Amino acid sequence: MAINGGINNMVKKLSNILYMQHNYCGQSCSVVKCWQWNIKRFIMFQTNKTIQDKYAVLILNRPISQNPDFVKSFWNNASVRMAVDGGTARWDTFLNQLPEDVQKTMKLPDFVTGDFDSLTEDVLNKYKKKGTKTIRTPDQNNTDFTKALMELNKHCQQENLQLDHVIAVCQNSGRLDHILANIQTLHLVKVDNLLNPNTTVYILSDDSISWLLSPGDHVISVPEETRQHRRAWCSLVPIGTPCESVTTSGLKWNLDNQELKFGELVSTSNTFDGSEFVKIKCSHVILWSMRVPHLISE
Ligand SMILES: Cc1ncc(C[n+]2csc(CCOP(=O)(O)OP(=O)(O)O)c2C)c(N)n1
Ligand SMILES: O=c1ccn([C@@H]2O[C@H](COP(=O)(O)O)[C@@H](O)[C@H]2O)c(=O)[nH]1
Repeated sequence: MAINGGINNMVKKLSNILYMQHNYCGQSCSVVKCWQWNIKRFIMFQTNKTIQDKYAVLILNRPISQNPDFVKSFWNNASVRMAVDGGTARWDTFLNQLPEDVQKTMKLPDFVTGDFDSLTEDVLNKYKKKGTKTIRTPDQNNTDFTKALMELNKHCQQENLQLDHVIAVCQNSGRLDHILANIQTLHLVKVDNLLNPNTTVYILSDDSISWLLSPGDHVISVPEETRQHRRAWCSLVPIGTPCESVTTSGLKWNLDNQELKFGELVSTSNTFDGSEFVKIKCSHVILWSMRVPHLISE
């Protein structure tokens, strides 16, 4: 126990050092291959808090289920706002159910992209007239989500804008092929360098957030709100390739140099042990997901 405590304190100190060096999450460290993750750097539990990290929000084509107060500040504080094809109508529906005075405070989407097979001319023209830039992406070998990230990358390069995070608001509901294609997009971002390598793409679905962990060491801050939540959960899923070795701390069901592989072991419905950080060492890419309490009405 004493040895574990000592190691934990050492890792905590090291984490803090790396954190101070980079001062934002998701940055890979050139000295030690260690990533720091802190979703509180872009997800506000209190809407009056200011966020310093630069992020883009993409609205994909699923109903927007998060708390309107959260969505309002999350959207308005973003550096880039995009609606992806049918996501534009989802955004429009979300806006229309807000009180009129609140609607007026909401910033316009900067871009609407997509092949426009899921969007009516009416909604498209409505945003065009208001000043949103519309970009048609007809290629049928990539999803509208992937193509939206390509357009976002062009924009960032033109504007010399370095984003820390890109958050795709969608729902892991409905068509399974869409859900899997969205995870394929997360892989493509890494494999095909769709964005600057220091920008991480997250999928926000209801009150869960998911992103890919690259091979290496990861220190994930567990927000106080998550730790205190009676039904907090997290998961480590080897989507794409088995992960030959995973070692963790900070979880209820920790892994010790174990393989994660479909048909063998996949860590779903895991949860936290109350520690401030979850530490993960993985040999191959894994999809990490966790609950973010208070984003939807419970
Ligand atoms: C091997 C292969 N399978 C399937 C497709 C078809 N395909 C892949 S991505 C894509 C575009 C999907 O667009 P998106 O807006 O993301 O989804 P939608 O709701 O329009 O189906 C299509 C048609 C393909 N091009 N190649
Ligand atoms: O059920 C769905 C449908 C769509 N998505 C995501 O939204 C974009 C745009 O979808 P369109 O159907 O073209 O409007 C799509 O690329 C998917 O990423 C989804 O997640 N689930």
